[in-house]
Amino acid sequence: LLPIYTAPDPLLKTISKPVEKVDAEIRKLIDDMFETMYAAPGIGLAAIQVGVQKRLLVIDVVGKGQEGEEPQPLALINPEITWVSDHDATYEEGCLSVPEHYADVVRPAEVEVSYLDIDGKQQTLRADGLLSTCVQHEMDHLDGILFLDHISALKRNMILRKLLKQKKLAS
Ligand SMILES: O=C(O)C[C@@H](Cc1ccccc1)[C@H](O)SCc1ccccc1
Ligand SMILES: [Zn+2]
Repeated sequence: LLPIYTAPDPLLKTISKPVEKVDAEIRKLIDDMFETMYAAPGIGLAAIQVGVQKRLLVIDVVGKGQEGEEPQPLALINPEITWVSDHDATYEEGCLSVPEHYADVVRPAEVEVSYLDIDGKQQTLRADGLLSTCVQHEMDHLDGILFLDHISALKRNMILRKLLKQKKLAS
């Protein structure tokens, strides 16, 4: 399992760099990220959250252990949003890098994303519902943006102060 960095941490605010080549090393990282995400548990994980400044993320909004449903693992490399819907959707988001805090975030309800898949092939994905929210949440991570950056400064600072205190107590 890979270590998940938590806020406040300057690393989480950095802009990740495009993946040059989808090689064995990238595929190993993606496997490790899926393992780490399922263990958390989570429905998404961006490489920066495990300290790797590369533009790649893994998602599985179905997840494991759901009775009947098959997991739907998705790895997006160098993803770019190519279209957003006119209407918005609100979701109470969490984040593995902002443990135990949740807040309502408004985002476009549907998005179209162009990306490279695990075989290095260009793909296009149209997402709505939780998948749309999750894709946008993970892609924010690639630009150093946390869901906290979409809520009021008052609430964001309260949460960051609390997380910083917990880090100090833990160290
Ligand atoms: O990026 C992360 O840290 C994983 C996020 C993914 C997420 C994206 C959008 C909305 C909610 C979550 C979560 O921590 S994964 C844990 C989780 C699972 C289901 C619903 C809410 C939170
Ligand atoms: Zn997150």
